[in-house]
Amino acid sequence: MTAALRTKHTSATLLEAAKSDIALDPALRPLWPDARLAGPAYTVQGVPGDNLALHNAVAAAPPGHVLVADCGGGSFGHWGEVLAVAAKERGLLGLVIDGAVRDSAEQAELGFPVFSRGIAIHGTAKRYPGILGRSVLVGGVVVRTGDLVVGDADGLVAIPSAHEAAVLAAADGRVEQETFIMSELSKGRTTVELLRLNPLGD
Ligand SMILES: O=C([O-])CC(=O)C(=O)O
Ligand SMILES: [Mg+2]
Repeated sequence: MTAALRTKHTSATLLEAAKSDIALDPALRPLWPDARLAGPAYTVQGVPGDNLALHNAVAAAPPGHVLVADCGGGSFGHWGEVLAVAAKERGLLGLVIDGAVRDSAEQAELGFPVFSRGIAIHGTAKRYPGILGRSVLVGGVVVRTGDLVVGDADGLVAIPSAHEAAVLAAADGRVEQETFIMSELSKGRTTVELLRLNPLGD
């Protein structure tokens, strides 16, 4: 991981803190182990089998953003090493794509965080310019430019920008509570007791 993270909180902590379903489809997975990203989204709408929209998005996105792309389908390698190098050079933090990518070993070597629906080697046309900066549906969640996107080994969340401060504060509280619980476990207490669970169930 080379770029700074907007928050150190994990996707799972943020999902619990949000108390709403901000999780993207778990089928969107990190391209390489330990890939992590956290930053504001810059959205792009593409079409399956064409990646001109992604080339345009890399050229247009402000530095410090995560590209969030709907390309539909998983049969084409919409994104690869060349685009990852271009994105890194332009100060982008990562890519989340509803679609497939290729050049996985090279992108892992580069350390550019990518989350995709899969890996596919077929190349794409470059005809459809795409729609930049408008809301997209990615992994079943509507993402808008400026929303906070966080991805790690567990998955991805997208936090609407209007809720970001509240969710991050709730996540701080949750981590504090879990740290307390885990310290109490070393004293012999149980999760049943600490979480006030009913051992008999409902
Ligand atoms: O051909 C493309 O545009 C996708 C690709 O493999 C790369 O960016 O390296
Ligand atoms: Mg390539």
